[in-house]
Amino acid sequence: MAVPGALLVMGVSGSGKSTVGALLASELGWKFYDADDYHPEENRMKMGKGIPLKDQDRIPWLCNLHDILLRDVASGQHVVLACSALKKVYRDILIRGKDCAPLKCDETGKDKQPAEVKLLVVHLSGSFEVISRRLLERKGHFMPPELLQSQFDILEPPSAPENFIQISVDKNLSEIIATITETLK
Ligand SMILES: Nc1ncnc2c1ncn2[C@@H]1O[C@H](COP(=O)(O)OP(=O)(O)O)[C@@H](O)[C@H]1O
Ligand SMILES: O=C(O)[C@H](O)[C@@H](O)[C@H](O)[C@H](O)COP(=O)(O)O
Repeated sequence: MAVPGALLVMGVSGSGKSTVGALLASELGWKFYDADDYHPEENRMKMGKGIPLKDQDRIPWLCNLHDILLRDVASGQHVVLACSALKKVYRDILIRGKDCAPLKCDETGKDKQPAEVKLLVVHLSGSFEVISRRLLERKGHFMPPELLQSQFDILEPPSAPENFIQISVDKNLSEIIATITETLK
């Protein structure tokens, strides 16, 4: 496939985004961003108290991540982003920014292309049981395992025409990395 500017590793909390994303970036020699590091303090506090985020909490965070992706990709830097991106509209924001509306025409009547990040979405998908077990074993993270159900409740797995692959979290890390790097060939 044509190599995308950016890879999004997405999924519910505990699906392995940070672990897979960091390994993948290191294997490919691409820059790595963990979206968790870009949450404003209010969002982290909310999640820490066991309150799920809402669209209005996530949208500015996703717009900021879109700007970062666009800036890097425009400068020729390939990027891996680990980000929950649970809903289709969240992934649209990562690709196109907040103006996800269809193409608009400018005053001269020409189509105006929105600045778009060419993204391959890698969805780490697994059962509630496997992922909640991993979350219960994970130490030193602000996200409480009790929020996992709320993440499954809103998850919209990627589907056509999104540019995506889905990989089971039951695979081991080397198998997951190999599947992704094979897809890029
Ligand atoms: N494929 C895998 N097999 C076994 N354990 C995994 C796998 N992927 C991640 N883990 C473990 O599961 C836990 C959650 O992974 P993490 O990368 O923190 O998920 P996320 O970033 O999606 O919240 C970590 O302790 C990690 O080591
Ligand atoms: O959109 C959200 O609700 C959050 O981004 C959430 O999905 C994310 O999972 C947390 O930041 C916790 O981080 P981990 O995913 O690393 O557990």
